[in-house]
Amino acid sequence: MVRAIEWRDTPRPMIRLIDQTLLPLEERYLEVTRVDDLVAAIASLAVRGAPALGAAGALGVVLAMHQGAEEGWSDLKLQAEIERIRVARPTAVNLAWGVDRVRGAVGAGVAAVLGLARGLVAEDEAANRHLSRLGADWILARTGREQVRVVTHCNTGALATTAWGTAYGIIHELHDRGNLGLVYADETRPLLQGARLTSWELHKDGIPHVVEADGAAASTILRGLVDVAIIGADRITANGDTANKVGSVALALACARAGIPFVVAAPSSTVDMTTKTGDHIVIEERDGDEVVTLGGRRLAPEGVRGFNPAFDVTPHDLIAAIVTEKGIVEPATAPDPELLAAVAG
Ligand SMILES: CSC[C@H]1O[C@H](OP(=O)(O)O)[C@H](O)[C@@H]1O
Repeated sequence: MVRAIEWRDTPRPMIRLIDQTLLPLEERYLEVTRVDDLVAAIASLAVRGAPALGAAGALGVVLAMHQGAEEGWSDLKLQAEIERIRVARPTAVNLAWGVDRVRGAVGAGVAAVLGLARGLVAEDEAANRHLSRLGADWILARTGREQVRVVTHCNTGALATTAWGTAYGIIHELHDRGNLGLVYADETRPLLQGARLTSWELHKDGIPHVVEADGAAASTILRGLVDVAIIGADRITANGDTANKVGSVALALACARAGIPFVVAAPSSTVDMTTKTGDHIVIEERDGDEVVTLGGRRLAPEGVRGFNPAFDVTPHDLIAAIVTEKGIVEPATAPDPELLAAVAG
């Protein structure tokens, strides 16, 4: 299985990550030894996906400690460099969560911090596999289908996590059980995580799928071609409002109209109980050129700007189930301002 991000001690202390901006045409690994390069890799989405960003945050603290020791940084400088990693992207809570999980051990030395970071990575993989089993059970019971047809958005597989995946992990579990009919993978404009990354993973895993234009997703749902929508998450607030890749709320609205379940899958590290509702989630706005260019070629006339929110928020009342490794809550049927406390980290 591909690993989006991992720590290596040899030939020198580094974060090794696959450059996801080049997939699927090229499988190139970056060997990151400097904070500047890690921040650039996060900002460019060379490494991306909420749980993978959690690992990047934790391993980034180890990286900063190594660089600081080499360059003689003061404690103040080290903390400032760690903060640069922590704020490299605003919407996925996992990046800050990963940094915060380990930075308190900085005074105990780099080995202690690395041990915590490696523990976080192992936790995430175990969480993904467990939530995948829980999610598959829930979907089979709710749909009553032997061969479940799924629509999914963006990429939530091994590339977006430390291994296995979240929404993708449920799809993989359904496939392994012989209960997967077909996956409709949204291309996910503008950076095409679905067409480039999810299809690459599904193909490698031998999972039957088609890639559809984002604009087809609503009619695919309304025409009864799918039984469930399963997506990941970047931040889930205390009441169940969920930020995820832009285009997600369109699927939720179509599922509500079609009367099929809209399911969010995420490790408990994606639950942010300090944010009460989705109104308070910072939505990353990326460079408009990502929308008005394609493959380096300009689409819209010169001077026409792109509007490029990278995420949207699905209100909790459109979500049939939020699946984490700690259990499942059903926001649409059990609204509660502290609903997620039961399955939070
Ligand atoms: C396993 S959750 C992945 C989550 O992150 C993606 O965003 P990005 O590709 O910009 O990092 C997308 O929202 C996915 O659902």
